[in-house]
Amino acid sequence: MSSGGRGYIDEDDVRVRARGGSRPRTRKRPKHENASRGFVIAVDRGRYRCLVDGQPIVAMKARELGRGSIVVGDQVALVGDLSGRPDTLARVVRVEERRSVLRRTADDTDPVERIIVANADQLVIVCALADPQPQPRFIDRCLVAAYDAGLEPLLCLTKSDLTAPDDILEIYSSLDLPYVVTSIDGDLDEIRSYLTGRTSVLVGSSGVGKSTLVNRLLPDAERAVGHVNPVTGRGRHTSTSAVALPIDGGWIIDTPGVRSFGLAHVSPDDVVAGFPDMDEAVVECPPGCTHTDGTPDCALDRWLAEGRLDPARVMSLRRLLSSREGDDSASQPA
Ligand SMILES: Nc1nc2c(ncn2[C@@H]2O[C@H](COP(=O)(O)OP(=O)(O)OP(=O)(O)O)[C@@H](O)[C@H]2O)c(=O)[nH]1
Ligand SMILES: [Zn+2]
Repeated sequence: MSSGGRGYIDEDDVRVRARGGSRPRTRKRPKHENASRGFVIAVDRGRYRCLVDGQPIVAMKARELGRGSIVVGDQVALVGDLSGRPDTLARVVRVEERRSVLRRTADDTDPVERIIVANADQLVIVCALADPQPQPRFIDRCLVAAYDAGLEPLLCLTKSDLTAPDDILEIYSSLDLPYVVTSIDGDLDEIRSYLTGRTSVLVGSSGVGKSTLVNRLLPDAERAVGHVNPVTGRGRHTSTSAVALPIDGGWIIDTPGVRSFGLAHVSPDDVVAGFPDMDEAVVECPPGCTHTDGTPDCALDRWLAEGRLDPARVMSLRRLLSSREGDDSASQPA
């Protein structure tokens, strides 16, 4: 991560693909040259918990930031009371340019497209091998979200003491997907090596063993056990925001409220971006081709027939493409 040198950018530039609309620009904003740098580790009801020089402080958003979002993983500039004493509040005056954004589309439960986490490197898709049964559809949707966000996916298969991973690995064999297998008391060296030095977002359906995993990796974090809000220190109630926990020079970002991804914002070509071996084929597709099964004149079919593509790869791509469609909640058991 770079520090110093690079100037901060305006809030208007923060949204990586800003959608339409124009905002009135009046005068140049104050520069806040002496602002301190912070890293956002938790967000709760308009309060941002940030680390500044390793010390936690709580901040609010400066009015000049307008409606732009600040999310866990953001690098921010802070002014005001940085003492971190109880009942003090600093102000976030700038959000640094984001390296990546993990977002989800508006859906039934939330009418607004949201950025969930900024600046992550890796999406750890936690999936139980049994109890609950693995859900390839959920994994597929997470993969699409990861490819779209530019995060490297890591499949984490838990509860291998109950069932062997072979069947589920077979489904993903053509994707070269990195994976780790964990069990209730097996060692965690392998997953730890994937987490070291990187910012990893963990996602998983309820009951797959995500909390168990995080608590074993970070025994001091006491995640979920006390249900204490990391920002306010009070009970967690309905708060479902993400929180970043330090691990081996990196961060684990747990996302208790994110059980699935609305993917309507992801285009077919965003998904194809995860399949560089198809790049050349799809440029021969008609404009607006969805590349799914049965699409007229999709070049993937021609390339397949000519033996120029791996059928298993095309099948996987098409499965991921169709996972974007349909009811998001279907990927999540009640
Ligand atoms: N057999 C077995 N059980 C496990 C393993 N990991 C977790 N469990 C059990 O699975 C259940 C669910 O684990 P949690 O860690 O609470 O799952 P979670 O994904 O955090 O679920 P939520 O709390 O709903 O988000 C608990 O009873 C755990 O003891 C495992 O590797 N093997
Ligand atoms: Zn096509």
